[in-house]
Amino acid sequence: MQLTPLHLQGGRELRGEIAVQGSKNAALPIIVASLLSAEKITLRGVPRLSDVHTILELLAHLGTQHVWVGANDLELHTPRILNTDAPYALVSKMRASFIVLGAILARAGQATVSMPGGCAWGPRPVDQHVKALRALGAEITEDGGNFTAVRQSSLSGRFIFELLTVGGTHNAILASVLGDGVVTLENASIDTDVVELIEFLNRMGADIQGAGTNTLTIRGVMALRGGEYTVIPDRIEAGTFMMLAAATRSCLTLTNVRSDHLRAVTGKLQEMGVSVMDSGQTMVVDARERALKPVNITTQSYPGFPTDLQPQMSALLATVPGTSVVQDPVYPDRLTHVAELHRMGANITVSGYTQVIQGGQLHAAPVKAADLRAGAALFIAALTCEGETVIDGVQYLNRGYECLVERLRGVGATVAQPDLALAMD
Ligand SMILES: CC(=O)N[C@H]1[C@@H](OP(=O)(O)OP(=O)(O)OC[C@H]2O[C@@H](n3ccc(=O)[nH]c3=O)[C@H](O)[C@@H]2O)O[C@H](CO)[C@@H](O)[C@@H]1O
Ligand SMILES: C=C(OP(=O)(O)O)C(=O)O
Repeated sequence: MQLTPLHLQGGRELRGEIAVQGSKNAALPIIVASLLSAEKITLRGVPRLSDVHTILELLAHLGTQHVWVGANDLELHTPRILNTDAPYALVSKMRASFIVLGAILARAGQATVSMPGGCAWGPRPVDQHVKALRALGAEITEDGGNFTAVRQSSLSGRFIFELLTVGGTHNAILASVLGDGVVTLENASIDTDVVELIEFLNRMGADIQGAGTNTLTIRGVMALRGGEYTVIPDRIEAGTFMMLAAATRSCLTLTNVRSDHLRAVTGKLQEMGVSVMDSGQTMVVDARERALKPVNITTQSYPGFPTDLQPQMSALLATVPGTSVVQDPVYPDRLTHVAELHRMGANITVSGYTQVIQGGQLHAAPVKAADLRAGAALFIAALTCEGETVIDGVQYLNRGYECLVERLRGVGATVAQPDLALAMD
């Protein structure tokens, strides 16, 4: 859905409190995992985002009934799988939907899922997803842009991921939970969103050992039960607002955070001279009247500095005098924010996945987000400078930030009201 642009007037201090939403990237795989149970599942703290709406649309096609029972509480029920295909029109909206492959395969014995497309910033392969499922016994064929997976019996065996992949680990776990096989995944992701998926599945009766380590052992069970689960706070959203506080030289209090999930981010902000005080679930980020120092960052898998905060960090560093170097080897092409920040006067030179940033004062300009976190970088940049910045591409922001306009206004930002209404039921 095309949404009207955001109009932001920056250059003033922000203050107050922001409650961080439930994690988008933890909620999505858990919603997909609900396909594995025939019983009712209640999820609490689910952010009302367009990505959530998209995955619910896909699950409705597969046979899931859902109902929002509170602002952020979602009931899911899949008494039986009605379709075993995930068509292109639904999968192409969001790459994360590719993990339905493992879930449908586990519950129905076969699945056909459209190949996910690339992203605005470049290719995002799924070779590890496919290799893992094949190594565990699934037959996978590729035809006409679709992957079809079939299993004759329960998945079993051992797979060593060639690289750390969050989605690949999700897919392999989802495919292995039901049945009577034993699966070992080596070099599995230790990302918070993998740990959460495992905690959720174990709560529903799965038997998965090793969460938070690189070796996972999954012993198949015959069925999963229903139940309730609360989604963890969104560390990427929290990190975005931490960078907003720093870039606008403001003090913001963030509630509903897991500060233990944000150590790499907190460490870098402190290295820059930002004060970060945390009491576990609340963080106070204070950059008032501080001369911030440039820093160098390199993205890594969790617990390293997240790629999902790289564009926002680049926007912040574009306001800090001196030379900073930002490298994103996780997604080397994740650079769509750079040309837009150039419009705002940022001095950023790109070579491969390296940005060399000479910080200074930015100025207002019309800009366009081409993906979610590039959009976040742009609203951070916009709120640092005098005058009106108009950000187009607001539909990307809607993928990851719930009620953004209201929440920015709540801390004193001047943001014109765009049409952010989502057709959510
Ligand atoms: C919905 C969701 O949770 N998305 C997150 C998830 O994406 P996603 O799960 O897609 O990212 P991965 O962890 O799989 O990707 C990590 C790296 O592995 C590569 N790779 C991945 C799979 C594969 O089969 N082959 C391969 O080469 C990717 O190109 C990338 O360079 O983790 C990313 C890395 O933290 C985040 O940026 C995304 O926000
Ligand atoms: C890149 C992201 O999501 P996705 O993997 O769904 O594109 C993100 O959340 O920053």
